[in-house]
Amino acid sequence: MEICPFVRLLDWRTLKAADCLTAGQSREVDRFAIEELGISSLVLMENAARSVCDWFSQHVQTSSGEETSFVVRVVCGRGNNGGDGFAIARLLWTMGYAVEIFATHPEAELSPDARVNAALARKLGIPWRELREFGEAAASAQAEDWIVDALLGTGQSRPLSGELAELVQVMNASASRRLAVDLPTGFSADAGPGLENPLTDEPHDLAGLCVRADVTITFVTPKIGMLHSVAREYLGETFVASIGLPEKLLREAVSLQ
Ligand SMILES: NC(=O)C1=CN([C@@H]2O[C@H](COP(=O)(O)OP(=O)(O)OC[C@H]3O[C@@H](n4cnc5c(N)ncnc54)[C@H](O)[C@@H]3O)[C@@H](O)[C@H]2O)[C@H](O)CC1
Ligand SMILES: [K+]
Repeated sequence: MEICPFVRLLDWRTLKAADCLTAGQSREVDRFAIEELGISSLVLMENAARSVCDWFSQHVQTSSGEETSFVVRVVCGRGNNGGDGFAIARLLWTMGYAVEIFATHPEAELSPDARVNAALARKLGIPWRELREFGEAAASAQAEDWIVDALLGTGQSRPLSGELAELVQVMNASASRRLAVDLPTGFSADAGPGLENPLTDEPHDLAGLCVRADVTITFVTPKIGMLHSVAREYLGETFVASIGLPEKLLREAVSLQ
């Protein structure tokens, strides 16, 4: 097996709190990289997406220029996790994979970087389907198909409800394999899988609802919620991906060393 230089397998046996970031520290990493180092947020997003596609091309059957026998359905939320999803869809499509985009929000309601990547995907003519078609697509999917969960990442701070909760249930019921971008949707970076609102501790009838990923590719470092006793059931095989900056430097920036 070839090596993905920017992606490493997480070693659960040695994982400790000092290796992990909280959601707040993840935001600080972003801020430091953008404001102090001067790297553009779109470059960070592209690097994150490239790492995911790097993993994908080396672990999943490649197209070798021929039509692939499986479909990758990329489900994108409104924030930067969704932005990663649009970029991942573009890169996989460029590599020859059969890709379909599903988005929860119209372009005008996306975060600025997500909007750029959504517009690019549109201009390139990448297949883009209505969200209401996702249920049927996921239900009739084959085991070789993939769902890329780019709904929510480190920005999630409350239990899932409404349309998002339904989407997660549909994803989990699908025969497709599931790849979570940064974190499975419903998995709090700070509190773990589908817990009560970590901000208010209010119990919630959807507590426990979380994408059950086969693979999670998280950015920069593991997140503290991954230490939760049942986290691995939701994360699946877990990888840590670079966003193109030295991990040591980013750790120092959030005073973890
Ligand atoms: N340094 C890095 O690690 C990089 C991370 N990237 C990616 O960016 C996301 C974080 O993006 P952000 O826009 O801050 O948050 P989300 O996309 O997770 O959420 C956006 C949106 O969702 C709202 N929200 C929160 N909880 C819920 C909920 N339960 N239901 C509905 N909506 C919810 C929230 O208010 C926000 O408006 C990170 O995970 C990475 O994937 C960069 O691309 C690269 C660098
Ligand atoms: K996600």
